[in-house]
Amino acid sequence: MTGEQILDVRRLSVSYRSDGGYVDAVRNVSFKLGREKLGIVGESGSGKSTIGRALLRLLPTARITAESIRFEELDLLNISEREMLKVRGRRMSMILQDPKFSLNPIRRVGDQISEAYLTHFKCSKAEARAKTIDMLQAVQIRDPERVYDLYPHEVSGGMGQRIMIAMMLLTDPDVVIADEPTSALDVTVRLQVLNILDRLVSDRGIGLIMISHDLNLVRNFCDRVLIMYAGQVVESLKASELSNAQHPYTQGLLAAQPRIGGGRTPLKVLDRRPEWKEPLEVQA
Ligand SMILES: Nc1ncnc2c1ncn2[C@@H]1O[C@H](COP(=O)(O)OP(=O)(O)OP(=O)(O)O)[C@@H](O)[C@H]1O
Repeated sequence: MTGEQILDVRRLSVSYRSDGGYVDAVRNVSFKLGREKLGIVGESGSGKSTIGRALLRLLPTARITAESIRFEELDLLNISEREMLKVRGRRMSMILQDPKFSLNPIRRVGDQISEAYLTHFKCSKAEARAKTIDMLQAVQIRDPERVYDLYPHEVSGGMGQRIMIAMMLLTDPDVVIADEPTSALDVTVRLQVLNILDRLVSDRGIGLIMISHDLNLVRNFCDRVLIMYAGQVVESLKASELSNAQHPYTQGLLAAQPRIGGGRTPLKVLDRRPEWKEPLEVQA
């Protein structure tokens, strides 16, 4: 972990209710987060998003257990829903893959951001509007006054994602959980959004959790990486040390990455093994 510690998750497990009882989606996951970029990588269904939602207690029907989930002075496991409301969307925020699902289609985007600000802070509508314009500028939206008055269907995917980031920034959070924030974007727009997120960490000292199935993206963007397999963190290491990964699943993922100029050798296919469910003890 780099920098001051903001979050310390110990032995988090999450089970979803199913017909015959509960199904484990996350098992005994532990990690710490400083003012840094932490990637969580794994295949679909490995439990990545469940971790993000569990931290924000957005899973009312799931069973969440942990030794502790320390977020600065709080233990998120034990605080009341009322206290959680002050954390969720204010001190800890989430950005999702597709901003269109998070925005109301029949309201102007600027009004939605201002309203989010007014929910958290007592101020006049004019002040909320001014703050919204500032934030749109902070995420490099040119002509924020014009964008303020657009409806969600009038903005592109990349601009929509920046609007979501602007909405989140209004409350100056300490932790941001970004769940596949760029997977719906084309390559150039993806880089712009990643740059904005990168600056949030370096300029504002945010702790960023980047959930992704894209090992290459996380490897190039994050400081540290948790590799998830079947609900567990099987390996945790610095992004720069991924090529020295010890766990066979991580090694398999690395070997299965396509390479430009890699010739005509067929891509390796991951051949799953039961022993992969054994996590390594080594933690970055
Ligand atoms: N609300 C739910 N009710 C029941 N099971 C769920 C629910 N949400 C997720 N699951 C199950 O929990 C497991 C973990 O899902 P999760 O969405 O956390 O995985 P993920 O790694 O984020 O996958 P993806 O990359 O596809 O989003 C999966 O088996 C999924 O089917």
